[in-house]
Amino acid sequence: MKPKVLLYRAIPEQERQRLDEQFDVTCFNSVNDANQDAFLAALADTEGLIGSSLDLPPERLDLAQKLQAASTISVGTDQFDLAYLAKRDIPLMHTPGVLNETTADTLFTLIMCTARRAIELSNMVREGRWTSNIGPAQYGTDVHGKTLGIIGMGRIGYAIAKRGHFGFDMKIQYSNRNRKPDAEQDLNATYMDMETLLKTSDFVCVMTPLTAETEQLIGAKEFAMMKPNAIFINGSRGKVIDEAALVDALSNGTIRAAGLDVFEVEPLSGDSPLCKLDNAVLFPHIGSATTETRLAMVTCAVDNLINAMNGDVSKNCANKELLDR
Ligand SMILES: NC(=O)C1=CN([C@@H]2O[C@H](COP(=O)(O)OP(=O)(O)OC[C@H]3O[C@@H](n4cnc5c(N)ncnc54)[C@H](OP(=O)(O)O)[C@@H]3O)[C@@H](O)[C@H]2O)C=CC1
Ligand SMILES: O=CC(=O)O
Repeated sequence: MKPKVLLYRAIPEQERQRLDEQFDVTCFNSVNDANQDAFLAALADTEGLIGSSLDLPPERLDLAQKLQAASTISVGTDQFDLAYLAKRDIPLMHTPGVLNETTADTLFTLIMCTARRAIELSNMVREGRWTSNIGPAQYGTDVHGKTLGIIGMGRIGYAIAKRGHFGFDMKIQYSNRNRKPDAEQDLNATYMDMETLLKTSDFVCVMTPLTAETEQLIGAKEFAMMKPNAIFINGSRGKVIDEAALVDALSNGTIRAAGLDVFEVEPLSGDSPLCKLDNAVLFPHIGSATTETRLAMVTCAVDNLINAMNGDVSKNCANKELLDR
C-alpha cells in the first residue's frame, strides 16, 4: 500500500503525477473556512504533508499522529514549529536556493520603484494627472552609487547585494548572525552591527527568516535611527517589523519610503493605512512568483517529500538537529 499524503495546495499536473506514482494523495487545492474541518479530519491518517501558505502549529499537527515527513513549497519555515517537529522526529523539508535570483530580482524591483517613485508616477499618468512637465516635487533619488545595507546576508541577501555591487556600483554593508566571508570577498561587503547599519545606509533591506529572535526586529527605535532619506525594504516576513511603527515613520517623514513584499497579515487589507501612503510600494508577496521559479519550487518540494519518506533527509531538511542525531 502506498503511504498516504495530504497535498494542501494546487500544483502543476506533471508534479501531481509524480506524487500520485509514489503516494495515495488526498488534495485540498486550498484550505479555507468551508473545508477546514475536512482538512483537519484528513490529518489523522496522513503520513506525509506537502503544500504552502498554511500555518501548521503543534495543535494542528497533534492531529497527525502518523506523520513521518512534511515538505513546504517555500524556503521560509515559519508556518511550522521546528522544535516541535524535531521532538516528534519529523523532518521539515524546504526549498532553499531555487528562488534566490528571482526573489532578489523582486527585491531590487522594490528598491528601484521606491527610489524612482515608479508606481506613484505611473498612477499619475494613468489617472490623467500628468498635465505639465514634472519638476522637483516628483523627482526620485539615485540608486547607483548609494549604500545598501542588508540585514540577513543569507542566500537571498547575497543575491540582492550582488545586484547592488555589480549592477549599480553600490557600497554594500551588512549585519548578520555570523560573518559572511564570501560576501566580503566577492562584493567588498562590510560587516557591522545593526545599529551602525541603520544609521549609515541609504537603503536598508531586511532578508532574515522570521524566528523568535527576529520577530519585531525593526520598530520605532530602529526607524528613528535611519537617515531621513533612507528607503526601507522588507522581503523577509511581515512580523519581522512593527508595521504600525513603519506607518508612523512613513507618515512623519522619519524615513523617505518603503518597499514591502510581506505584511503582518496577508493578504493585506485594502483598508490598511499603508495603502494610503504614496511613499509605500506594496507587492502581494511575489518574491518568487515567476512561472519558472514557482515550478522549480514545486519540483524541489516533491523531490524532498519523496526523499524524506524514503528516509533520506540529507538535502533540504530545515530542522537540522535531526541530521545531527
Ligand atoms: N518575499 C518572498 O517572496 C520571499 C521571502 N523569503 C524570506 O526570506 C528568508 C530568507 O531566505 P534565505 O536567504 O533563503 O535564508 P538564509 O537562511 O540563507 O538567510 C537568512 C539569513 O538571516 C540570518 N539571520 C537569521 N537569524 C538572524 C538574526 N537573529 N539576526 C541576524 N541575522 C539572522 C542568517 O544568518 P546565519 O547565516 O548566521 O544563519 C542568514 O544569513 C526566508 O526565511 C523567508 O522568510 C524567502 C523567499 C521568498
Ligand atoms: O516567501 C516565500 C518563501 O519561499 O519562503
